[in-house]
Amino acid sequence: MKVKVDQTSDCSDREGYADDCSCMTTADMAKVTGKGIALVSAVCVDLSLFYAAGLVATRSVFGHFARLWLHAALRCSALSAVTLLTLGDLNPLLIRVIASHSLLPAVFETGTKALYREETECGPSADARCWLVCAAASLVGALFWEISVPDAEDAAAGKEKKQKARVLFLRVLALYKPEYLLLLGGLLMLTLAVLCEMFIPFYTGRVIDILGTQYRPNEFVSALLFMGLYSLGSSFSAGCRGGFLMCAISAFTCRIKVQLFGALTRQEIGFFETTKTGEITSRLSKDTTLMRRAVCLNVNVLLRTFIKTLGMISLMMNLSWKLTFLVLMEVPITSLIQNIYDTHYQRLSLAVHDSMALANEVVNEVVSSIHVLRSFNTEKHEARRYDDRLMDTHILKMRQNPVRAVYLLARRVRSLGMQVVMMYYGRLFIRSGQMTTGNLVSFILYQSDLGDNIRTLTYIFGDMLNSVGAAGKVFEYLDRKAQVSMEGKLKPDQLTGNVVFRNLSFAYPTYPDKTVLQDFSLELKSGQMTALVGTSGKGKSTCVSLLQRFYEQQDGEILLDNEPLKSYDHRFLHKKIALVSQEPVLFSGSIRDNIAYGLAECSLDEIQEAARKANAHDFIMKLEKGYDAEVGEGGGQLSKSQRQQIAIARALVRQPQVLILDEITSSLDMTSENKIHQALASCPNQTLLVIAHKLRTIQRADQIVVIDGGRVQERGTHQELMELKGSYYRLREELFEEENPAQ
Ligand SMILES: Nc1ncnc2c1ncn2[C@@H]1O[C@H](COP(=O)(O)OP(=O)(O)OP(=O)(O)O)[C@@H](O)[C@H]1O
Repeated sequence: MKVKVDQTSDCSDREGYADDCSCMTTADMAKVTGKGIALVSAVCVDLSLFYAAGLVATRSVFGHFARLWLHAALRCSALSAVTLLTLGDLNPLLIRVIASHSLLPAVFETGTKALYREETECGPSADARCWLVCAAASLVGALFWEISVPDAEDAAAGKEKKQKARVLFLRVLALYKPEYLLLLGGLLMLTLAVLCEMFIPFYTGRVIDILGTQYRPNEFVSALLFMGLYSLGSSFSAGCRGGFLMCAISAFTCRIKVQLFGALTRQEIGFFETTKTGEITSRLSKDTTLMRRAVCLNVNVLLRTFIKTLGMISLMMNLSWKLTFLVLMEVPITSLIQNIYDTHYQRLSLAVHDSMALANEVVNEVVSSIHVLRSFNTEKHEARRYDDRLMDTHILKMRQNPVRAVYLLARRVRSLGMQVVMMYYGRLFIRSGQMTTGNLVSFILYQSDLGDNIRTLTYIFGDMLNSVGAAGKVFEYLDRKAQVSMEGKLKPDQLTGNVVFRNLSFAYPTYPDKTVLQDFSLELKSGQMTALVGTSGKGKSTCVSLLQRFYEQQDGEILLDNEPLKSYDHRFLHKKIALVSQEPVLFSGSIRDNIAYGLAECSLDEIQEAARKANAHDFIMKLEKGYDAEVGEGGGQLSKSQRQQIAIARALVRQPQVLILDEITSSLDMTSENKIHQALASCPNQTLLVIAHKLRTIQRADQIVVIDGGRVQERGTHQELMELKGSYYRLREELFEEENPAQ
């Protein structure tokens, strides 16, 4: 003991040295020895109890089954106690092995006696072969469980995961509520189809038997009739099942996509800046598709296969129970092969999918920026880039082939081996009169289906976990609460449009450590025009974004008519505060749709009046279809200044109390700009916030605010700031695009 303690301390003292290896080996050795002792003691105790069961004394004291089950319980407790004493704890794997190993003889004996009134070797006269078979079966069973249910290793985490999968599955099921009737219809039809399908091989065997013996026309016709009826019933029910379930799936997908889309559009702008577009679209397309499979397709296939498998096994048992047990011995092998293959193949398929998405991304990028491509003459470079991406996909696909080849080989060997064994025993049973040729034919037909069913069950189990995982991702977005709340309720009848920024501090969510606005205070008086000026990157557009509630400030508040901005109703607020941004975005549709965007009731007169104010009416009327003319994707059929004018009309039609113009004049000619300013001047009570680089625009402002270092540096009229000879005066040359000869 002393030596051990010394070694441990020595080991920690010499951390990082080569001698550590010898310390590890000693610890490992101790572990292995402990496990060896545990195994030997368990085997000794178990074998003694196993043989003790065969003693006449115990048999005479208890009844047959009571003795069997008492013995099983005794073995189970003794093995658990020995393991606890030698290893210190019982993990789930050991519990499974001990329980199945101890209970198997009793279960097997009771089952055989109950069903076939026969006794087995595992019964009263227990022998070593039975012990070995039970030990091997429980070990194979435990191994199968470990591989097909991978959570078992980490019991706590595994439980949590399974719990989550179960909760997610139930949530998906609850979302299917409006389609419950369709689902019920589908499940009924599914059961009918499976039941009918199961009897077809049975009647095939009967027909062969009738043909092989003395021909009895009545029996032959009735067998054929039943075969036809069952085939017809199965096809009809399968068709109805497909119809019902597809309807349910289609309705569910539509609903869930709309819900998810709604949830996404309610998220704050920061969310879209931190989440990749590909991820969002993948949630909408791939994950919702996978999610719908969780209930409808997977449960459909799972139930169908499960019912079919159970039915087949019972029919096979009727034909020959011995041959059935023989066939069932291959179940764990089939499942293992399928599980290993599915895991590998799915991983490779995902990689292929991702690499194809990357290749498509190149195409998207090139198509959307074809002008840049042409002007920089990078056609060949982009073609090479696309070729490289396709090559990656090709290499991954090539790696899929050997995996599939090995899998097919293993499957073939297993199935041929089983067929040979089955034929051999089938012949023996026919010779000994235990089954007929027709029975064997039916049996072979069932057996080939059974293998397929086991593979399907294994695959579907994994696929179901996948689809539930996808549902988890969808729910993550559905449950996400936007960090910029839209729950305000305030909708006053009168609004003066007085805006106050009070001690604001703000950093963008993507760069939380970089403060853009620091203790920023400013008042935008109702009916006045305020111009924000400052060199590039000083925070002018950030003020606008905060006023639009694109982001939530970390400190301070923004007040509109003395009420915090967030307490206003979302719809109301965005009707009262309108923004025309530097790069106007139009949606494909008519000019009329674009101007009335987001307004449910908006007459053509209102639209035309707004267009007149924005100086857009004349050019619109010159278009062939006038206000019904299409603007094209992103407004591509209009010039930049026309797009800008439509965007201004879109803001003005709302008759906003606060209007924000973010560098709109950069793409407007002087006449348009003058007309727009005249129009804006005709709304004397409107609060106007302007960001501009043109001196003549800024000069018009009632208040010019110079922003620097995230704070207001100077504030006043053009005249006042020029006389002050401060930042505004110094930055004049740098900031403004036109010299004013008067200054
Ligand atoms: N979405 C964003 N995420 C992270 N940082 C941003 C984001 N938008 C702007 N910034 C940063 O915030 C700072 C202020 O940017 P802002 O666009 O408000 O400046 P600006 O004064 O309007 O500049 P410009 O006159 O060039 O439009 C800059 O340093 C910029 O890099």
